[in-house]
Amino acid sequence: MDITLQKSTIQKQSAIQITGSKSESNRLLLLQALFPEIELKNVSNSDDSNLMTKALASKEELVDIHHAGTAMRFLTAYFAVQEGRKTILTGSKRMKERPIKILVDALRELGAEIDYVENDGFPPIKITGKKLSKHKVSLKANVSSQYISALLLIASKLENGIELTLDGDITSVPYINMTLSLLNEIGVKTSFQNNVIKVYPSKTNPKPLVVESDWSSASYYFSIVAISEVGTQIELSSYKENSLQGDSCLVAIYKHFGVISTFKENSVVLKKEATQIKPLALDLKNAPDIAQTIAVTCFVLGISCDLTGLHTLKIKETDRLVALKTEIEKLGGTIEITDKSLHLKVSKNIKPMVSITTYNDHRMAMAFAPVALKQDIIIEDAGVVSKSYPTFWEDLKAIDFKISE
Ligand SMILES: O=C(O)C1=C[C@@H](OP(=O)(O)O)[C@@H](O)[C@H](O)C1
Ligand SMILES: C=C(OP(=O)(O)O)C(=O)O
Repeated sequence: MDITLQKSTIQKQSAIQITGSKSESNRLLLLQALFPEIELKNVSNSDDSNLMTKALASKEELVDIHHAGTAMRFLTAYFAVQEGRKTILTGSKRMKERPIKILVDALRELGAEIDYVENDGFPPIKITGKKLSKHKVSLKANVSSQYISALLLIASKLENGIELTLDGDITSVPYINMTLSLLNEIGVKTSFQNNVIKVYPSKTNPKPLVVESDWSSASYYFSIVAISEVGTQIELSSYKENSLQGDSCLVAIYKHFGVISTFKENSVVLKKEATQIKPLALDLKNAPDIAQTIAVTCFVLGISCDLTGLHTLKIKETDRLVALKTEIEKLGGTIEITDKSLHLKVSKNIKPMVSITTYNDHRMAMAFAPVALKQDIIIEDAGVVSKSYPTFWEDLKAIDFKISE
């Protein structure tokens, strides 16, 4: 379904409750399957987390996780240690193009039995669950941190834990730290020094855990406030100042656009203050999921930006670098991309009623929505947002975005 967002002015003061972090939820759901005593609150209602829950409970041989990348990677490791269980793990057409070889090689090295069903290096895969015989392995760390998190999550159940040596530049480090912190929360001991991560055999102490709301989802409100009039404020819950989610770096990044964040007991209030518009240069190696949001904020505000550290964007839900270039150019922007960076020039005008293609990528739909604060815009296949934030459009309507089908 395509939707039209008419040029809108939002409420001066509003509040939004955002669902739990998809990243924290998918880790904790897996840990809960390993340690059923764990109780969870504020679990994400995203498609990806629902798919994760369903897959973990499934007794079928065929498990389809559609577009859910973390679920694909985490479940590969999970099913590899389910002794005696045979699983064919598959996904959407795009999932079959998202590489998994680094993880499969590492698991095989540890003793797992995994075969490719169609193309070498890509889903679908056939997994025969086994007890893993080894605990030390090296793997490339510059392609996706999800491979590393997948191995760490199952390590808590391995007799000798795990010792991972990470080769090359480590990408998306905050996501690895999130995995380690959540393991620590349930009593699993870990260490991460230089390029070696260890998970030690530990006595666990599972307890009730509350998932913090999703910071990547919050990014769209940072963008909205940045583009709104001075004085506009939005309160987002449930958030805390010391987050496990790397995307909480939004607080520091959006100061550049005059968005001041104040933490309350269970929420964060974003307020737009007057600021001078300056070009932006950022390395997003640690926060790849907010690249689209930031690029669109800069485009709408007419600020030039150089975003680097974007090498992982090409293997996400779509090639996000190409998608951003195509859609920003449709709106009248000038943007250059390489395989790992994006360079946006200052733009003066935004073309009206442009139809934004979303390429099965929730973040394309949500990142472009704030354009409606300046110009009418169409978002194609708007339902894609359910991958991480199913109530996104209702929440925008609640703060006075004018949205019609
Ligand atoms: O572990 C996670 O929850 C995630 C890790 C990141 O992936 P990469 O490590 O592949 O960049 C991120 O982009 C993704 O949305 C979620
Ligand atoms: C890249 C993402 O998700 P995944 O890799 O889990 O599909 C995302 O949510 O932006």
